[in-house]
Amino acid sequence: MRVDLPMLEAGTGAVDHACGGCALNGVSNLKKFGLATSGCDVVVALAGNPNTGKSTVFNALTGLRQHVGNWPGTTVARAEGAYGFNERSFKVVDLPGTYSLLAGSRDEEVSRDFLLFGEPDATVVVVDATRLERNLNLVLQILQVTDRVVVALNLMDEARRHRTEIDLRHLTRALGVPVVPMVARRGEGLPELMAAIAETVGASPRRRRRREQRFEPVVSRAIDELAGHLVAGFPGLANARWVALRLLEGDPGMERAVRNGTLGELAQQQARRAAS
Ligand SMILES: Nc1nc2c(ncn2[C@@H]2O[C@H](COP(=O)(O)OP(=O)(O)OP(=O)(O)O)[C@@H](O)[C@H]2O)c(=O)[nH]1
Ligand SMILES: [Mg+2]
Repeated sequence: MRVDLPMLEAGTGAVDHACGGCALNGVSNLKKFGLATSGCDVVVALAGNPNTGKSTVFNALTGLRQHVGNWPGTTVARAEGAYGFNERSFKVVDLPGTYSLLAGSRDEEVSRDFLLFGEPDATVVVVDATRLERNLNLVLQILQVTDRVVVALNLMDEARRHRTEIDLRHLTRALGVPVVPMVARRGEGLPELMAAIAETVGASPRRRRRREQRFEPVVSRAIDELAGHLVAGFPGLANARWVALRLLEGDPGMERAVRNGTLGELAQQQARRAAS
């Protein structure tokens, strides 16, 4: 498969220079994830349900500029790559497919940890346009932990073939983030995806909207109380309310992360990053 990336060919995408760290994303925060961030301005995570075309989008974005390895301490494969757009360099991480952030498998845990605590500058959620309803579950969960999201509505050729009509304007408005229709296998929608990512990274926080789940006051108070303990125990922890809710639900993966020190380690790195 060949996908044209005019901005690379035009030489505007300086992805190989050593900047000594990302301007937007603290390098220290990503060390835990074994991510080499030298020479990049922006870190983009590619998430999505299994088999939605994440790797196809990744290949289309990065072409041959990619590297395949494992997530530290695991046998879970990880692909990272880079591309240039508007004179900035973007590092892309292809995450394992996941149905939810309530990690069940090791693959899901890796994706969850990166999205929650790696704090990428932007997260692209690749969704299958023919299974929109099912795929939106993950989109809504991710919108609870970050507001810098772009939805890549992939497999639009299949949706058209099935005569599935999607009201893009309505979907975009309902989610409050850009939705880019794509046929990643043919490179359709790729320039629009790159532009949406760049715009999302550059948008002021006021233009972005994080979706907080609403709860009964008694539940909300319990979440706040536990979140307070978490922040006291793990200063610097991002998404403490989200973590608290998972613990209240008895999420075994999150309990493991607290017990085995993973959460503490991640919080320490986040605190160091905030102080630098
Ligand atoms: N028709 C069609 N097929 C696509 C499109 N994008 C990807 N595919 C196909 O969908 C299949 C899955 O694509 P992948 O890119 O491997 O999906 P993935 O999300 O990385 O899958 P996992 O990593 O296993 O979760 C492959 O056979 C792709 O060729 C598209 O836009 N249209
Ligand atoms: Mg893949």
